[in-house]
Amino acid sequence: MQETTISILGAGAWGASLANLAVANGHRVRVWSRRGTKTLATVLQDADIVLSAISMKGVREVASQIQSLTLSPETIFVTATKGLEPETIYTPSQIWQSCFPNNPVVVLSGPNLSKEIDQFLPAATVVASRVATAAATVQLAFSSSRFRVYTNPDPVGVELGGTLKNVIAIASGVCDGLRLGTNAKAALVTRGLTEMVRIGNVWGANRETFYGLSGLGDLLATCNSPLSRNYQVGYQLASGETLRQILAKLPGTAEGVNTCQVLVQLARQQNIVIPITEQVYRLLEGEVTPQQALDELMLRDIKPEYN
Ligand SMILES: NC(=O)C1=CN([C@@H]2O[C@H](COP(=O)(O)OP(=O)(O)OC[C@H]3O[C@@H](n4cnc5c(N)ncnc54)[C@H](O)[C@@H]3O)[C@@H](O)[C@H]2O)C=CC1
Ligand SMILES: O=C(CO)COP(=O)(O)O
Repeated sequence: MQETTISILGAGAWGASLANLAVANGHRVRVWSRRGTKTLATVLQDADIVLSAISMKGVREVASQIQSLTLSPETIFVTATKGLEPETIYTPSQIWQSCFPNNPVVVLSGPNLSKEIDQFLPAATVVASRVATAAATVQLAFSSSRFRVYTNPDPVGVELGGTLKNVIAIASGVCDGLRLGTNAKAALVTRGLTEMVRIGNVWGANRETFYGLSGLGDLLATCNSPLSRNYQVGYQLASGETLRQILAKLPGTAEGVNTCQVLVQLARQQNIVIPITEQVYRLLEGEVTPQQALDELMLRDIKPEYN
């Protein structure tokens, strides 16, 4: 495999896992963390690939800092963040592309719980870009016998799959925490996917993308695993803890909490029907109990499955 220089931004759980995958493939890997001693200029020098695994709240700030550096237009930006910017409703790839209009931007997203990847368990993911050659370069750089990487031409669809499922993962945690059973969980996840497709329409995402690894695949992983921080938020809410208590002890970032707020704001402006997300929002805001949220969902007006 051709040796590539890969700069990873963010040394949290996901940044560290992706750095390990790149090192294992024999690349030159440099990691930047806001708490580290290395400057962005040092870490990004001569990078072929700059991969961001920064939490949503830090993406704009770091992208703006990098704008003052001189980078080759061939440097590929890869974003692995799963969130939405509240002020602009931009996805992370839209932020990177707006800051670096002349560079290719690739989204990396899939059912990738970092703890499992750190245990060398096999996983698959998707790299998506409007620049097919850039996606192919990233595919080659990260593919291995334990990490199977597919390409996709719909970056925003791939990115939204990973972002929107976090809200449904919170709901799934509540479902399991309340011991509602397998039928309820199947209904929740399936109707959650319907909401994801509806929201994806706003961005012009390809519906089919949501039925792939980055949509349904990530939805299944996150809604069924106690390793998911978003699932944990829901599970612990069901046991009566407050959001503040849960977030205070949560290891790492649960992006679904902020994503949910952004989505409800968007849905109310644009009349998008997303009842599960709406109930997760009310639960996070302390406006309803888990049981009340369930009752509200079950007693909505009856309707056809598709419309
Ligand atoms: N952990 C996982 O299994 C996966 C996480 N992701 C996504 O990757 C992103 C990061 O997740 P984790 O690594 O798990 O979170 P984490 O909480 O472990 O790490 C977050 C990283 O972002 C950095 N950061 C936060 N705010 C910053 C700012 N203002 N400026 C600079 N850096 C800042 C932190 O210093 C840290 O390095 C999230 O969007 C998450 O949804 C995606 C796939 C898998
Ligand atoms: O996105 C993830 C797995 O694909 C990680 O999920 P959590 O952020 O909920 O831990």
